[in-house]
Amino acid sequence: MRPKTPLTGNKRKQVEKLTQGLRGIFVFLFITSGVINVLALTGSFYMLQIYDRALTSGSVPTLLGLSALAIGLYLFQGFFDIIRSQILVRMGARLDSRIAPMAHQVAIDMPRFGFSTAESLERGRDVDTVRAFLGGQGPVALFDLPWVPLYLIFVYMLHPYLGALTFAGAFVLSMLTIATELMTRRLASATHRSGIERNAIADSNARNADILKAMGFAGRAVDRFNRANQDHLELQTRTNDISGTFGAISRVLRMILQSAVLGLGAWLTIQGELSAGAIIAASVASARALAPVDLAIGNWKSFVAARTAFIRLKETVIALAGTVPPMTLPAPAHSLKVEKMTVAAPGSGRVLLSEVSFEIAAGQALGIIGPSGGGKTTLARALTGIWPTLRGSVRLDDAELTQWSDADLGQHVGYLPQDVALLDATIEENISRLEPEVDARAIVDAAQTTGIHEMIVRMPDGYRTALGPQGVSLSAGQRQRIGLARALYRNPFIVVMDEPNSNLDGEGEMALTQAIKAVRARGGIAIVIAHRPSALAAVDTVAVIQNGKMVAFGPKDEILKPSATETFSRPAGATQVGSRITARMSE
Ligand SMILES: Nc1ncnc2c1ncn2[C@@H]1O[C@H](COP(=O)(O)OP(=O)(O)OP(=O)(O)O)[C@@H](O)[C@H]1O
Repeated sequence: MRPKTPLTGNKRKQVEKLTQGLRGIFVFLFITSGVINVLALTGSFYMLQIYDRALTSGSVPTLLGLSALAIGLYLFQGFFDIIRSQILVRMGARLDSRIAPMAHQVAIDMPRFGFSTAESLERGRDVDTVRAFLGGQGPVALFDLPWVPLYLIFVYMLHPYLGALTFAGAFVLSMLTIATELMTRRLASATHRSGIERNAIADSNARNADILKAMGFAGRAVDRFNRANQDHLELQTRTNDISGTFGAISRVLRMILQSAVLGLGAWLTIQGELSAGAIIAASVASARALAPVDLAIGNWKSFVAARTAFIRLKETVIALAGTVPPMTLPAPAHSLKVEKMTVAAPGSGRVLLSEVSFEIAAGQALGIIGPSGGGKTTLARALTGIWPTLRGSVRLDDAELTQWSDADLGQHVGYLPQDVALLDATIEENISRLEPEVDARAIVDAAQTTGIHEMIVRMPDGYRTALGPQGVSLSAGQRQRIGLARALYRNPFIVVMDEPNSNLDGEGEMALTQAIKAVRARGGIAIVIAHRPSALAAVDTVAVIQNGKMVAFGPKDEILKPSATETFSRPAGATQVGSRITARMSE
């Protein structure tokens, strides 16, 4: 997913949107951290002055003056510390509010490009990881790190030996940080992958709860989940072991170093090279110099997680961002043309449909038939723009689908998928496709066309009845008819229905036929994928899709008439399908 070409145009803008305005905040935080670090030298200076001035002179006013000054400076430091932590928390929230909708949009798109649901949902978690890191102690360490040299110089000025010792300590601790990074990097990404695999199993088990219960293999499904969970835990334990061990080593080293600074200071004092105040001052300053390094090691895991999450978000946005935003075109009203269209499976790239060409005019309805796995749903996905074409084109009134933005094209397309899924929302929101300004007339029209208006108004809250886990559960046939109403909402130009009658009773099938006739009568195009002939009552044209190819296309009567197989237009190499189709359709 890493982009191989330089970023241009819209993609660059999309990525820039992620970090827009953050540079200014970073500079401000860097400067604030500088002020905090300079003020943090107060302790060392205070010690130096107390031991070397107040104690030696025995002056109480000097002691009181120095103490008052130190308290004032400490308060200042606290004030800047509060500002810095508040900025970091707000920066996390701001980044979240900017990237969360973008990440969610990308997550919606990901399954179309061959990613699993668990992987798509992971993008939402990535946003949480980045925000949690920015709200924690990790960034404080990162902003303090560049100021470590300030303390090193201070200690060096007290005595070069002490400076060298503190520098050596900071160096060893930094090496430990780098070693932690190198040793956990690969493990961290393996842990992340195993987490996704485990969540994918959990997701699939939850979706198949009925089957697991009815056929009694819930236990085996739990075992499968547990195996994936064990693998994940093992990797997590290894990562935690490494960062925990290095964290402990660094803490011990820091304690040793602090004692070593005191010891060396004492030795230098005995040699007459250092004052007693300088020992304490050096000890306080060296501790402060090493604190950010220690904190950085402690927070390394969350830093790596946040960085990886942010890179992943950035790469997904780059990979899935559209190119130039298209201009708004007039609503299509005349034709649907498919020209030498080849469609490949997203992800694997396997060609599922090749060289399909046909044309349908406004007012026509096309029935698509053919054996299972032949490529009918693939054709529906390409006609609605869900899957991109590999070669060739799909045109509405001569403009390729790619010339419409998703939102614009969506207004002209109605789609009823094979597995109808409704949103966890009200019936009204489902039919109106979450439109903020609800058009009650259009919703009722769509419901009446599919013959479900009466059924809906008899529900507890009518059109405002909530569907989903906490709401009303519908039967498969009811779901299919609400899905059909959603596809017909606001009379889109092209309505694609994938096996729309698979769960319908006789009355539902009659409503479907009426709906197809209504689409034709208003100058729209209806496309119906069907296994049962009853769904084709209102179509005038039929295409046969078999083994990823369109093997027949023509008027319904001719295609479905066994004796007329030679008369319909067929691409070169087409087989005689008429008799076999008629036999299958009438089964
Ligand atoms: N997301 C996908 N990724 C890869 N291959 C896919 C995907 N979806 C479908 N296929 C493959 O594409 C081929 C055509 O599938 P498609 O769903 O278009 O058939 P269909 O004619 O609609 O079948 P059915 O009548 O059973 O619904 C099948 O071989 C299937 O395995």
